[in-house]
Amino acid sequence: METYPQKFKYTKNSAFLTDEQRQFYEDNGFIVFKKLISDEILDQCLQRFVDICTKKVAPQGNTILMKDLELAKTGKTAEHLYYKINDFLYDDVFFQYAVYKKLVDVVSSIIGNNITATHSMLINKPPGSTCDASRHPMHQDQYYFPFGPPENVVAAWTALETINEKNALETINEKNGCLFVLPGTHKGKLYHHDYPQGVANKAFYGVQGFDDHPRVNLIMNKGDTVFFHPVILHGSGPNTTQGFRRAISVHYVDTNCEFYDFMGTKREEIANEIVQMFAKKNVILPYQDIWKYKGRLIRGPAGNFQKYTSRL
Ligand SMILES: O=C(O)CCC(=O)C(=O)O
Ligand SMILES: [Fe+2]
Repeated sequence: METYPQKFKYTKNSAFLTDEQRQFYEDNGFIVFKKLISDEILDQCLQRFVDICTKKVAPQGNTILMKDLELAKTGKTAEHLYYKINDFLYDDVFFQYAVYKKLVDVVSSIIGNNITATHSMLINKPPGSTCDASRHPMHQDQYYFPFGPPENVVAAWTALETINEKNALETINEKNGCLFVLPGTHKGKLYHHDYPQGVANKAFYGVQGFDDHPRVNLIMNKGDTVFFHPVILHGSGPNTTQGFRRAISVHYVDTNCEFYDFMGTKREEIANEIVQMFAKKNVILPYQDIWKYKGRLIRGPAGNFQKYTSRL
């Protein structure tokens, strides 16, 4: 009997993707939707970030605020100092982004209808930092994730309001540190990740090489959203402007995913580093459980994450 190759390997259904969009994601490992998220939600998230940075409000849940060490040396404070807030899924304001219907609909066409959000961050690139502190070295998200398979995982990344030195609205572009992707690399393997020379930011591991591989810079306006596969090689350049570059991102996984043990593998080092980061916040858990603890149920039954995601 003749066998036919499976047409779709990286997406689950066509409910919220046209055939063309589905094929694009299958071939390239990413897809951009223009203006997917309402300004209202994005404005609230950005304000929340600023209010947390200025200590005007305390975030809900176990968020982690990350300081740019280079900017700290120059006496910067608040949103001029912090480059990231991680793990905001239990904060009601940020959570609105993670459950935004149009966004989760697209996610459901890529990974299916049992959805847990596990990794979340608002990434700020304040002006005035060094190239090494403000770029995000090229990497594969799956390298960090102790769950899979990768086709059951997807990232959503949305451009927030970005302003230039004249305080005018600006796209996220090559000058202020846009995201770049290497199309098609989601079909490849996981590559070795290491700390690139000069990079001090915690857990900013990178992959070297691929200089000859086509690279797409994602120029985005406020609300534009890219969905990408966790094996695709991607990163972001430094912000060389006097404005801010700001984005919000959540990674989703099929609630019934498998969990992998990194102990005894090359990824043990990164696992230990993240376990220690959480231990400093008094969250003492094995690596796999950290991802469950960070997670929050979005659609469908609680499944593998239940022990932690039912804590509300
Ligand atoms: O926004 C950035 O600079 C990098 C984001 C990223 O790597 C991600 O969302 O996985
Ligand atoms: Fe990433």
